[in-house]
Amino acid sequence: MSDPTFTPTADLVDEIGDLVRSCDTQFTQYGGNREFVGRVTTVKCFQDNALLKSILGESNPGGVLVVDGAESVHTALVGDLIAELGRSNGWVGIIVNGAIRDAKAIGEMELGVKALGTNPRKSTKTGVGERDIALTIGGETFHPGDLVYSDDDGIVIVTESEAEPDTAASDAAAAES
Ligand SMILES: O=C([O-])CC(=O)C(=O)O
Repeated sequence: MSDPTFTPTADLVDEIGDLVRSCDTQFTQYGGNREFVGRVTTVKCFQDNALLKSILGESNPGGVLVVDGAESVHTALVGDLIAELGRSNGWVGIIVNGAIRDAKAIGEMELGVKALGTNPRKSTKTGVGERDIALTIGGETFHPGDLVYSDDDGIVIVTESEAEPDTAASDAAAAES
């Protein structure tokens, strides 16, 4: 698979139109890279970050980890060590539906990081959680393997089989007639 090229999310909305899948959650930008595109891996975990740490320990060039922390900002799911682990394994972004810490250091990293907020309190490390599942965040569903485009305006999700929605829709209409 060729590397996807970053496209501004507003341009994607203009191209895709009403079918666009734009996440409504108002994330804050924390990473040193404010614009990124990559392929989604998912993990769901509540105030426990051992599973997400083990995932970011896997080599995944161009990967974006979408973490559903159930909107809890009581503990940080990602800090500078975990973020650096991901960056060094080729991940280009981490989107956290929860909190991070070490925001200053993360802001200096060549990595995209979005989260709801910050909390210096640590998460537990039992490994409880689920990976590679569909996650619905901000009214849109992130599936493993989707492409996500992220910038200052928001996050747009594209499933590659949907890449030409107009053609697919007209093929379906033709088949029905
Ligand atoms: O270990 C943690 O819970 C998070 C952290 O501080 C780091 O990644 O640096």
